[in-house]
Amino acid sequence: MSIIIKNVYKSFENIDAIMDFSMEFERDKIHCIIGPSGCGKTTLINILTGILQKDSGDIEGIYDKNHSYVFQEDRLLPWRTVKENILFVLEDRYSKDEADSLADKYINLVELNSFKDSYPRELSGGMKQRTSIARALAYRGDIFIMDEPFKGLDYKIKKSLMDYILSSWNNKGRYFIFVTHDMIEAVYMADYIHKMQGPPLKYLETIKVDKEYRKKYFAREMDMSL
Ligand SMILES: Nc1ncnc2c1ncn2[C@@H]1O[C@H](COP(=O)(O)OP(=O)(O)OP(=O)(O)O)[C@@H](O)[C@H]1O
Repeated sequence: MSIIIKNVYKSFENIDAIMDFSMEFERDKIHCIIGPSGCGKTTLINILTGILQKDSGDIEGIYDKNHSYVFQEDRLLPWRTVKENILFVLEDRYSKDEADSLADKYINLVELNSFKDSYPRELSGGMKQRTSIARALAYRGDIFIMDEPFKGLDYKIKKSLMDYILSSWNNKGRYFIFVTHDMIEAVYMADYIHKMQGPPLKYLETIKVDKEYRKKYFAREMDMSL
């Protein structure tokens, strides 16, 4: 079963952000949407998650599902600690003990043990994003969505965050959609890279990323940087 977007339109006052747009997201795979700033990526994601209403078109396979998000900015509750921010999304889904041990598990995974009682203002940008990632992973939504989650972070932190996500994302029966404008992030993480342009959002091509593609891509990148 896939998520199927069919002939979707969305206009804002001054711009047609999405016009007659169709595509599919396969279950159990990491799909990356890549495209230049302003092409309509976030608008598409916001429609998928119900934050925005489409003007017309159909989307199949999302209405019975819940979502985990990681956004560009961390969106943590400033008056709650790291652990409390994570517990907040787990309270309705799990018993108190289960929520507590899940929160600890993911705090441990993103190596924030010694900061679990800290408030967001006491954390660096990378630590806040690690908290957001731990929260999204712990919630285990059917659809895991990340919209430019590594923007502004340095390479080392970015790589460690990508590794945390890849090692802890349990793909069985779930969807993963990842928006970026960075091809290196896309090749590192994705099974499929969907190249876009716009506005209005237009689909250019899909690249299937396997081990071989990844190896060749990074070898070429290395050559170019020498
Ligand atoms: N709420 C809004 N009101 C008016 N115009 C909007 C609104 N949201 C997005 N747009 C416009 O729609 C187009 C697509 O925006 P969108 O944020 O989806 O692009 P994006 O590809 O996600 O960009 P970025 O990579 O910079 O986040 C842009 O021209 C943007 O200015």
